[in-house]
Order: sequence, then C-alpha cells, then structure tokens
Amino acid sequence: MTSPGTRADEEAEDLDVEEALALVNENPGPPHGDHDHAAPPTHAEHPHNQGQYGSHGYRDHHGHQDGHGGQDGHGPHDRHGAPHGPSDPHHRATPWPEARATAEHAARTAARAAHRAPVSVPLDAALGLSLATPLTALTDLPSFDTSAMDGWAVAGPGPWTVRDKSVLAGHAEPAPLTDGEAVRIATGARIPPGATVVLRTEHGRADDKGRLQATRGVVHGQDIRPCGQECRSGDQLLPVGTLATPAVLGLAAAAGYDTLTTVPRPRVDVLVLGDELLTEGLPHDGLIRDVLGPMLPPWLRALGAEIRSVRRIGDDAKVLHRAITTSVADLIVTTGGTAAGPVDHVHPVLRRIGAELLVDGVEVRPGHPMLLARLKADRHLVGLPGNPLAAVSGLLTLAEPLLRTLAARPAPERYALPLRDAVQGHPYDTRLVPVVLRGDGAVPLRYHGPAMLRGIAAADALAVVPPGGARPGQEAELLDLPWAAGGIGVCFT
Ligand SMILES: Nc1nc2c(c(=O)[nH]1)N[C@H]1C(S)=C(S)[C@@H](COP(=O)(O)OP(=O)(O)OC[C@H]3O[C@@H](n4cnc5c(N)ncnc54)[C@H](O)[C@@H]3O)O[C@H]1N2
Ligand code: MOO
Repeated sequence: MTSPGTRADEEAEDLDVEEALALVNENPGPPHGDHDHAAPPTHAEHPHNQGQYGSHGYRDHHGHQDGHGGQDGHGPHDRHGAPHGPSDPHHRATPWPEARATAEHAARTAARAAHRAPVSVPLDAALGLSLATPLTALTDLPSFDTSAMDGWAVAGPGPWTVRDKSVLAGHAEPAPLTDGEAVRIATGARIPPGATVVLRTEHGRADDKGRLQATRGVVHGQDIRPCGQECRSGDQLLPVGTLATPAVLGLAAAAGYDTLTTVPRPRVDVLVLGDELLTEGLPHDGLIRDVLGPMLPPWLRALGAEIRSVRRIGDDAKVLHRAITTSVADLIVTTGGTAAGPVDHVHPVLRRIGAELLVDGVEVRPGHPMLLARLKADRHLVGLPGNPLAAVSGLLTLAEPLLRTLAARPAPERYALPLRDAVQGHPYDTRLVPVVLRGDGAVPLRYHGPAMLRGIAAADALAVVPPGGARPGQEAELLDLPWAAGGIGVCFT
C-alpha cells in the first residue's frame, strides 16, 4: 500500500490528483452521460438501508434494473438478468473468492503437469522472477574484517605512531600493526592484523609530538565490521519462492552470485478481439481505440508473465479458433467476445475445441462474464470481458492468481482498510471499486463504470466490496495494483 510518507510530492500534486480522484460523493456522475455504476448513493441512500428499493437501485451496465429489487422474484439461481454464456442462461456464476481459488488451483495442477525446469538467468535478467532454489551465501559477509569508517586503524592504547602508507579499499592484505601503531584507513578497507579499533577521522588529532591521539574514549572493536557479521558461507539468506526484487539482486551479488536459479515466467499469448478497434488516432465512425492492447501486456508482465505475442484478431471465429489451437503458451488471454452477442465467439470456440470451463461467469461487478477454461492439462485460457474495467476485474480475479501460482510468486499479504465513504453494493455480487489510499483509509473513486478507466488510472488499489455494500468506516479488503508502493512494481522492466 502507499503510505503517506512515500508521497513527498503529494502537496505539489494535490490539486491535480484530487481532481482526478473525483471522489465518490462529490458529484453524481460522469460528465458524458455514461452513468454505469458511477456515483453510487451513500450508505444512507442505499436501498438495503432504506428497507426498500428506491430509485437508486443497482443498475447493470446497460442501465437495466438488475433484478435485485425483489420485484422480479429473481432467486439465487437466476439472479443475473442476462445470461453469462450463450449455451446455458441459468448456469451459476462462481462466487468471487471461489473463482480466485479455482484459478490458483488450476495453476497448481498445470504446474505439476508441465514440469517446467528452473532456469538460470544472469542477475540483470532476474528481476521479478521467483527463486527456484534457496539463496545460500557463497561467501562470508563481510568476507574479511572491514573498516566501517574513514580514519585510522590503531593497535592497542594510544597515542599511536602513524605509518606513512594508507590502507585503501580493494587492496591486498595490509601489513600487521603492533601496539602503539596506527595507519590511515578508508571505509571498506581490510583491517590490518593486530588492529584493535578504527578511530574515525573526526575523533583523532595529532599531539605536539606528531602522534595520533583520540579525542574521545575508544571501545575495543569499534568501527570494525568483523568477517561473517552478516552471514557465513552456506547460510540460507532467502528461501525458495522469494521474488527477485532489486534488493534481492543486490544481496545475491554480495553473496557471490552471477546468475540465479529461477522459476520461468509463464508464457502468455494475448488475443484482442473486436472489429471496432483502432490502434491509433481518434475514435470515428463507431470505431474506438483499443485500450486493452496497450494496457494488458505490461500489466500481465507485472503479474509475472512473459508476453509471447499480442494479436488483434477482430471478431472472426475461425481466426480465433486457429489462434487458440496453435498457441503453445501456458496461458491465452482473450479480450472481448465473452458475452452473448452475435459476434461473441469465445464460448462457441471453446465449446468446439472441447475446452473445460472451470469458471464461466463470476459473481463480481464489473466483469461478471469473465471465464477460465482448461485447454489442456497445462494450458489455460482466461477470457476477459471487453469493457475495459471489466477486463481489469478479470485480470485480478483470474489471471493474477493463475500467473502468480505458475510463476511461484508468494501470495500478497491480505489486508483491509476502512473505506472513507460508503460504497453501494450489488445485492448478490462482490464489487471491485478503484480506491486511493489516504492516511489509514481507502477513498473510493468515481468513474468506475465497466467501460471506464478514469478511476483505475488514478487508483492505488481495488477495494473488494461485499454484496450489500459498505458503510463509511467499514473495512474492505484491498487488492494492490502492481504500481502501488509495496506491490510488485519492480517488475515493469
Ligand atoms: N446480453 C448480454 N449482453 C451483455 C452481457 C450479458 O450478460 N448479456 N454482459 C455485459 C457485460 S457485464 C460485459 S462486461 C460485456 C462483455 O462483453 P464482451 O466480453 O462480449 O465484449 P465485447 O462485446 O466484445 O465488448 C464489450 C465492450 O467493450 C468494448 N471493448 C472490447 N474490447 C475493447 C478493447 N480492446 N478496447 C476498448 N474497448 C473494448 C467494446 O467496444 C464494447 O463496448 O458484455 C455486456 N453485454
Ligand atoms: O458489468 Mo460488465 O461485468 O460491463 O463489466
């Protein structure tokens, strides 16, 4: 999470950021008429709190009442007004926590089936990979008694006669000292045999006979880092599964490593569906910019993936079929085409190739048509809905646990913070709502409609809002975004 202390530039940023935050209660809706999920009513206005369903009832992304009002009699087995898959309008979507667990479990099974061997990579290529073997010290650290300060290495009690030659870092073993002798020494240099103390430059002066005197008391061993203070050769420094952060790379170098043995990144092919997508310029004639092509690859990489390819393949079932059946990636991520429209080809193609749908719709808003399919024992497909924030929801619900597990990354520590404002809930589904972290709380953002990225682009995390919503001050679980401090931002390389 982002702590207030990490935002040194916060004050300078404040105006712009606050503007972008577009906090949830300040404005009833976005300016351009798309009111999908935006500006939910406050807690007091929440239908559940009123004991009746008023004009603020939850609307789905099409602006339809979604049936939670009780007026349509939708029971738990038929609670989404629209079908998730074209084949079975009454099948049950998977609860959100279960969907994440299913993705993690699928990856564990796939990892066992795939037997991908660990890879040895140079340190500068290891950032973001998980250690496949423990990091064991190949040397003592420090590997010799070292001066911690610039000053004099002295032997025995003063005053001391100072030798002419200095001892510098990076040089061979210096000549031994005998009691009453001193030699100039640099930080990081080897301590001469016989030296008992390092006297800092600022704590010594020459007396009238030209001898070195201490200007304050000295303690035996002071400012000497003894060999092996940090570790002994053979000590385990880090366990298997540690994420190679910049600090880990530094420690590995200190401990004598040139390469690290790591779990290979799971390989991902991205297939962007949709005939309406432009790759440059302004929207025109019903065509819009492809936002998932630019957004997903770096995000997936931050989640541990190696992106093998990104293809825009339009709404063509044949091309989709071929792209899926010829891929050798561990994971295919498709975008769009998950719902029930005439050109939503993902379900029909998966059916045709006999894929096993592990998750077919999730009880989460946005993103409920997301899916997870097993193509082969060690190959999966995550179908992200085309609406951009719905795609993010699918990314964090299905792709994140899957990739994390395949990449053998540790699960992020779960945490919750109080929400500063009320968040209207869906009656049955979990909601994922972009928030910024401020002080000890999370501030929900506006512009969180399924087709909008304005909220998430200003966010630090997604708050997991349980069915029924959250009161101001109520704690909500937070899913960090990879670029938030404390996340896995180290992997944007
Ligand atoms: N009859 C039903 N219609 C819809 C349902 C449903 O259950 N029944 N679910 C709705 C929900 S919720 C979502 S989310 C979307 C999911 O749609 P698809 O995954 O089939 O995606 P598309 O129809 O291809 O696109 C939806 C929307 O997103 C835009 N889009 C797609 N790809 C991109 C991209 N790469 N960059 C920017 N925008 C993209 C696309 O133009 C559409 O506007 O379905 C609802 N409908
Ligand atoms: O509500 Mo959808 O699941 O537009 O994202």
